Amino acid sequence: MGGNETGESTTTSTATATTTTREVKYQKSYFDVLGICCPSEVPLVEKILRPLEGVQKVSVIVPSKTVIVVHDGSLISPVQIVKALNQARLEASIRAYGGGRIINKWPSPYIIASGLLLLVSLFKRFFRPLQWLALAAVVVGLPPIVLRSIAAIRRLTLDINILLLIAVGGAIALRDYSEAGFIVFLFATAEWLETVASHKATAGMSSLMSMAPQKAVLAETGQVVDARDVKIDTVLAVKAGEVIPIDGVVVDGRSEVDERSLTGESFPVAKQPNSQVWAGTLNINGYISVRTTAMAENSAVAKMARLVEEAQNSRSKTQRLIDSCTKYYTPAVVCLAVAVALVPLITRIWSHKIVRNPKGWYQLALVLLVSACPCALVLSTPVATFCALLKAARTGLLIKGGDVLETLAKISVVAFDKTGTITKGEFDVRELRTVQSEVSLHTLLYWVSSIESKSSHPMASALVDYARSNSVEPKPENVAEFHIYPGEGIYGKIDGKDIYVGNKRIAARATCETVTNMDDKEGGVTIGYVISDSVLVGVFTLSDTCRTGSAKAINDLKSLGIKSVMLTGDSTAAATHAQDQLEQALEELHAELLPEDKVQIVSELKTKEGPTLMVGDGMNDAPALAMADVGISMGISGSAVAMETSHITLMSNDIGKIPKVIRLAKRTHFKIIENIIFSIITKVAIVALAFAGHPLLWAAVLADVGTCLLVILNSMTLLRETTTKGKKCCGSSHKSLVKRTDHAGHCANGACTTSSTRGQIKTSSCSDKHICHENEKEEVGKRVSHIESPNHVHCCHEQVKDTRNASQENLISISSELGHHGDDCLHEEHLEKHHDTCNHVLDDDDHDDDSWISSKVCREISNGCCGSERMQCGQGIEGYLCSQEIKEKREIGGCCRSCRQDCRERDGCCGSAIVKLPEIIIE
Ligand SMILES: Nc1ncnc2c1ncn2[C@@H]1O[C@H](COP(=O)(O)OP(=O)(O)OP(=O)(O)O)[C@@H](O)[C@H]1O
Ligand SMILES: [Zn+2]
Repeated sequence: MGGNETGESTTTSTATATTTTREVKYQKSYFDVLGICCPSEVPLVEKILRPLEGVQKVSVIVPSKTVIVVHDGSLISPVQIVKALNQARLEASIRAYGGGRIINKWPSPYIIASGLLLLVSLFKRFFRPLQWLALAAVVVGLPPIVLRSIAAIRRLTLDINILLLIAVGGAIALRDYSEAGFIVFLFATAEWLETVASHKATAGMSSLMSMAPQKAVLAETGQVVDARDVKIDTVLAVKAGEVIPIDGVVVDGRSEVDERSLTGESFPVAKQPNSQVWAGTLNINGYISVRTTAMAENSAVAKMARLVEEAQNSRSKTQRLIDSCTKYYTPAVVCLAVAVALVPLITRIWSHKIVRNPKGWYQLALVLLVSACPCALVLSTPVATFCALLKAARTGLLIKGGDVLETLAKISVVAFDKTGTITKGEFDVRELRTVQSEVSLHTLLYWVSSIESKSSHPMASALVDYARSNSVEPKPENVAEFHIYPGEGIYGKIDGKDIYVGNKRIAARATCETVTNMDDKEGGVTIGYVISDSVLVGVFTLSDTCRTGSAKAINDLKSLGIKSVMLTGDSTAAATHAQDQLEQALEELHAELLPEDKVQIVSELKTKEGPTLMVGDGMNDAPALAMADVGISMGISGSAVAMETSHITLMSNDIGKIPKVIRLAKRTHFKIIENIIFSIITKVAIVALAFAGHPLLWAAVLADVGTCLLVILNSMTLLRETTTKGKKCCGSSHKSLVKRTDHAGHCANGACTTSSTRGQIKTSSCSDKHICHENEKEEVGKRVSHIESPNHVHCCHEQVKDTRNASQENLISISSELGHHGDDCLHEEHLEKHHDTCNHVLDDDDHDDDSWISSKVCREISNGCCGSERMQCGQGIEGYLCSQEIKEKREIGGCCRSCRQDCRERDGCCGSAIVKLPEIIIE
């Protein structure tokens, strides 16, 4: 292939991610290696790097042309690794942290020259000597191939470059100059196209990585520093419109943050002091100062990007099968080619006859030789998997490997945990009373809240809040002993008293006699008991509501032929209550389970029903998650243990994504099969054609590299497709403008003219306000009218996706900061006129945003606490247009705002009653 030397321009020695602590000096460096075009280069890379001193581990990810090296930084620097790779002409460069890769938009001059020469040589019919130009085309295009072949030969590996070189040599020996020229040109072009395509596929990856800006502003001094140099516990300033550079906790200020990059959900989440914020998320409208809780390279978003890439290392079953087959395929075909080439010679020696068409045999041998490269087949699985993992990551699902995806496609039953999964896990204390006259309510609240503040169970925070609202301040420091009884409750020693808080089971444990069963008195509530020194002193009741998307998710699973069951540690009454809210969507309920019971049931489901998926959030669910064929843990807010043991992490708490990811897995499975069939058929066809007397060398090369290309392109369709049909009903135009500007004020002053006019905004308007309801999305999808928008709207809304340019510093200006909202904002206007119009903005050239645009408003309208209120007050969906307007609209409408304030305590708010504020740092 032609040189893509520009890839080397990002060379800086600091561009590595140090993953280990000081004592262990191993670091992990990422390299873009453009020279990896075919899996046959993997052993080459390994052979080059493994022997180097200080290199501990090498992993090669073919689809993204990435090499990850774990090495001892003091023994070998990333620059030295790049040098070693480049000696073999692998066109390596260090990937800058957060930086996107630079790629040639145009083929190299060699390819163009080679193509032109070849074209002219086609006129040889009119002027004989022109045939030599084909030879010139070979000479021009061959050098990179020769150099890589030499590198491969030196390391005793047989790769496509060598095979191709032999084929070219053979063609020239047979005086097929045009053929030789064609092979070289085709090969170089296809490889270049492949690079471009795979770059497109990985662009999403680098956009994940580059979501977090590389600069951070110190709150104290206002000094701008490199994000990589920021230590843990540094306080940073994040202004409105800026992307948060590093994970941390808000210490001052209030704001709304768009966490789309992490959760795939783009509605604003309210942040106040003590809220966790994540690198790569966008501070929409307030000034906050953030105390960092991680190093930049260990931020959740960086981990996420790495996880997706490293997921590639865990090969799926199909991939292992293919790899082991191809191990024999290449040598076998090469041997066959040699045998065929020897046929004329052998017949002459043995039977003293001259074969009639020796050239035919040689050509056949060459075709076989070229066909010996199994690259398309080898790529068929990893590329599709890669695209699927990336797609999933963008929608807020972290999948830990291709294997998981493969199993996911076969799932036949889904087991849901109840609290925090099907339900919100946000309990309301209905009642809390004492049952002993000698214990006052105040004392009871003091005991319960002090002990509960040591627990992370969702009920705990509700009880603590309840105590506070009754002006009782918990004193966890007075709790001398503390113990958790999984599935039962908790125990603590406070002021010399043994206090147990929990369900019937813990009551039995504490009093040695069963408490009166009160479960049926009130429907659907969870009853809790407080026992002090073996005496029942208090009773409380808690209620929880189902997540808004739960019923739909379960019904979607049903339509996929998947059974849903509930496994809960909570009471039967609470379980049935949830089932009622879901309108009996679940097929089985299992209540009052201990963690080990959940494991037991999951294993039974596995044998009875087939591949089982378990969804859970709590620490108690971890064993069951591990037991299931696929375990999904809920949210960044879920327990860290659950996240660790699960195969998939749902970054947001939207379980509606579960049927979607299963669909994605099924589609991926289908794509892989397509890819495999396609690559086998083309190879077989070419070889069969050759045996049938038409040995077309150029076709063989085309079949090789061309199929690789098609396999990549076919897999990439996974990135484009939205997860549900008709999803693009309505979205908001609240989009940010990522620009590479040196002054933030630039845009804020309305001088936002530099943004590109790429892409047009299509507005789909639906006249009926109810049309946006989830169920009617499809219908809306059909009513899309395209309106060309004026340029300034781009200024408002278009996100410039050119991440390459945004590498220095990601400055994000919000449309509302432009100072001319109402008038210049097409959508705004649009909505003023039609109160209940669905507004929809689509980029025509980008993939990134399909899903997030659509989800927001639809969700709000149909689900969120705000949504309904808003509809009632006739506000439609306008609240989410330009971010500044959100506030204004709320001021006017009132309903939203108050609603938001209601939710503020526990919730991201409003639209997102669904998104809980993350509480646990992924570590
Ligand atoms: N910290 C606690 N305070 C009070 N009660 C508790 C506490 N922890 C557990 N319990 C009691 O134990 C029961 C079982 O808890 P467990 O954590 O196993 O399940 P869960 O979270 O309620 O439900 P699910 O299994 O659906 O997540 C709870 O329903 C509750 O009654
Ligand atoms: Zn190949």
